[in-house]
Amino acid sequence: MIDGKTIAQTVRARAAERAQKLAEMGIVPGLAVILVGEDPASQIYVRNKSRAAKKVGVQSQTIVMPVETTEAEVLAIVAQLNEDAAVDAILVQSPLPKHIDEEKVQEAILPSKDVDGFHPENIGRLFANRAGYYPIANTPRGVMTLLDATQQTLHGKQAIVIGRSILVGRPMFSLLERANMTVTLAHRHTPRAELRRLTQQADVVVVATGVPGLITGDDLKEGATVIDVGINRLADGSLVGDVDFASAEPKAAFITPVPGGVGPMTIATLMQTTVELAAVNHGVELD
Ligand SMILES: Nc1nc2c(c(=O)[nH]1)N[C@@H](CN(C=O)c1ccc(C(=O)N[C@@H](CCC(=O)O)C(=O)O)cc1)CN2
Repeated sequence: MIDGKTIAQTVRARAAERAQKLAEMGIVPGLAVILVGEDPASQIYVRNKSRAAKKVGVQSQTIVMPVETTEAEVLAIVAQLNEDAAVDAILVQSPLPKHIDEEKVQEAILPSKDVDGFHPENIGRLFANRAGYYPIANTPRGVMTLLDATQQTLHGKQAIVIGRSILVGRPMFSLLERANMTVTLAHRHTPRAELRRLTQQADVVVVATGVPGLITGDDLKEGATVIDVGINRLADGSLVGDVDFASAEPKAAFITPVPGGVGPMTIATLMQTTVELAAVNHGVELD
């Protein structure tokens, strides 16, 4: 079992150490989170981000806007935060209400403050495998930290990513390819039988579809590493992933649970990225 909670604690502790070093130089990393509407899950995630920031030594502010907020109003706040020297990192909680164009908002954030790594400039750098520092989406980056923790060789092995969102699938594809894996990107149009054929060959399977229990033990190769990015709340209130844990766990060499796997890494990695942006934006090199 890959224990996301414990690994997230280590990432947060490292971010706190680095934030402390910056504080000694008079630099306090600043994170601004914009939440539009009242989605209950988003409210919890935003609250947890603010709590994590406090623990790590990041100065965070949450801007809560009503569901009827216009796109222009969100863009105006982003423009204001782009100009604010105390803000190193800007995050707009996803999903936004349907009347707001999420891509337009993501593109309005300065690439140097784009803590989610969703700006096309940062996605392009990742996809092109450019050198130098740029923010990378926190969930897939957190998945790479989890894979590192298994201490296995990825180089030359086969991976499949199921789901092609900007939040997870696309950057995940690039990160695994950058680790010299042979990567397949599957999505909703991949026929079910073809998907099974591909997952049965894969050494690493990353599932981010939002379909509860999509992948079962029968879909997996013996000894595979299974990373479940799905977070699905069932009618009874329980939380399950996209992987049927009971049948997958006996087949897998490593597997992430839901909850307690990838989820906690998203917020810990957000803290890591915020501190890094503060350092880069102030011209400080972190060890
Ligand atoms: N702008 C962004 N929006 C969203 C992101 C993101 O990275 N940037 N990711 C998700 C939501 N998310 C953070 O924003 C997030 C999701 C889940 C967790 C988490 O810790 N999950 C726990 C379970 C929590 C629960 O009980 O619901 C777990 O898996 O153990 C943290 C952050 C979409 N939006």
